[in-house]
Amino acid sequence: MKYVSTRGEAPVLDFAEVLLTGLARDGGLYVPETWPRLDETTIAGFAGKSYSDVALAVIEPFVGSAIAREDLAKLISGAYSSFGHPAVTPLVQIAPNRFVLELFHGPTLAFKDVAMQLLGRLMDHVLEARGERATIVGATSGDTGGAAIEAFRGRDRTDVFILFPDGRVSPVQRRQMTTPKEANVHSLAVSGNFDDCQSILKGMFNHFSFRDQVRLAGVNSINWARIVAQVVYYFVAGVALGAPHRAVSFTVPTGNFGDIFAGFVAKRIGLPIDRLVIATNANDILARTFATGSYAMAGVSPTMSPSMDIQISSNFERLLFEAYDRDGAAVRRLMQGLGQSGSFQIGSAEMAAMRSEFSAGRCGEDDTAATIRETLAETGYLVDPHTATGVKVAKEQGESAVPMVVLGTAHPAKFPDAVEKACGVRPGLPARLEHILTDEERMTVLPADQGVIEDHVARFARAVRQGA
Ligand SMILES: Cc1ncc(COP(=O)(O)O)c(C=O)c1O
Ligand SMILES: N[C@@H](CCOP(=O)(O)O)C(=O)O
Repeated sequence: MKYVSTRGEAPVLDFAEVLLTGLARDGGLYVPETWPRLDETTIAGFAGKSYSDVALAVIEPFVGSAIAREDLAKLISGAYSSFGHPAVTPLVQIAPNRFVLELFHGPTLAFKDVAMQLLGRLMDHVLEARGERATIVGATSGDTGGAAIEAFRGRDRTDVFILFPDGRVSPVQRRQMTTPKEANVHSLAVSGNFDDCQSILKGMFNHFSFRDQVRLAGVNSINWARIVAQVVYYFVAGVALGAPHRAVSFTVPTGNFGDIFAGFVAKRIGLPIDRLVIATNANDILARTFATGSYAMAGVSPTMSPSMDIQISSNFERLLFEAYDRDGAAVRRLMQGLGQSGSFQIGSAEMAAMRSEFSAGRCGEDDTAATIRETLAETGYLVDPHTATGVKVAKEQGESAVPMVVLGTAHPAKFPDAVEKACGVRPGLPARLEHILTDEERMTVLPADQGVIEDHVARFARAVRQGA
């Protein structure tokens, strides 16, 4: 399997290279050169299989010959053995024909673990085979950082630096990043918002001498391996609800567009998905884009679902690439417009193509709190504020014969203050995580300045090539 950049000007790479590359050298994101296809018999055969077996069947076509099948199988089963539920991602019914897919049974209680636990093992495997070391830098609005640190802590071939917006993540999210003691973990509190962190990260990838000097690798969903690991649970849920003989819809709490893009990939490769519904919080750039056809930045406000406080929704570029019939030059022009004026206009044919598969809705702060409260009162089920945005937007889609699955992206215990304020119930952390509430924290506060952050990374990263 080969991968091409959404901006059409970067080298074509295989899976192992894409895994270690992160952002393409033309600033674009890697996507498969062609979409593999899982036929109906294969998908029907997933019924009753373990999560790891389904994962192997879904992921293998994207890996191709880059990793031997037996090795891939071992890495996958190792990744999912750390989950706290035997089904890995169980489905819970909350209303007739409406379900929550619980993606938060991994070590850090957010959906990021599903991909990150595999990514850590894949990277280690490839680096070991090559005798190399890498410096991972990630940007987080709250959950990616903790999941990445958990997946890479103590690993010998990687140092991990996580940029998070100082004061804009929940205390539990922050402590998951700042309490690990391993020497290869570096939590950097940046004076800015998530978009600042993400654009500094992209700037580091576009600064080639620095990138090569530290052997920079990425763990955000700009890394294709993150997306492909997230495709699996769409199949698991779809098959549990009757696919391939019956279509299923999904509503996805959305920020960086990685999770819902994984749903799009699941559909491309054969899962019968009816609608993919984007749920935003008050930072509703994607809902506005679907309403108007114009992607226009308008400032980010802090919300009780901080992980979705995002304006520059990186993976939307991957969808634009598909909507524009894989025309890298067209995507380059749109992204230049975004850089220059903070907005771009999507063509009407392309917008129509996207609207034929996606819907979008917004859930503001009051609605998020009301949804947490009402869902608990009506069903006895406690949702976190991110999942609540999905529950509300899914409800707005109305009754349908097609089952609707809301992705449950985080455990409510990651946001105890917001949940308690909304419904009076304070969710507690599982006993295995309680220690983070009292462990000593370790972080470095840095300004939102690419040069300062690069200097810090170069000083502490073990992969630095002297004189490079
Ligand atoms: C709990 C939670 N829900 C939803 C999202 C949004 O997911 P995505 O960025 O893949 O759209 C995130 C962050 O990514 C998150 O951490
Ligand atoms: N919500 C995310 C933001 C980064 O998203 P990613 O999927 O690109 O890593 C977070 O929790 O950090």
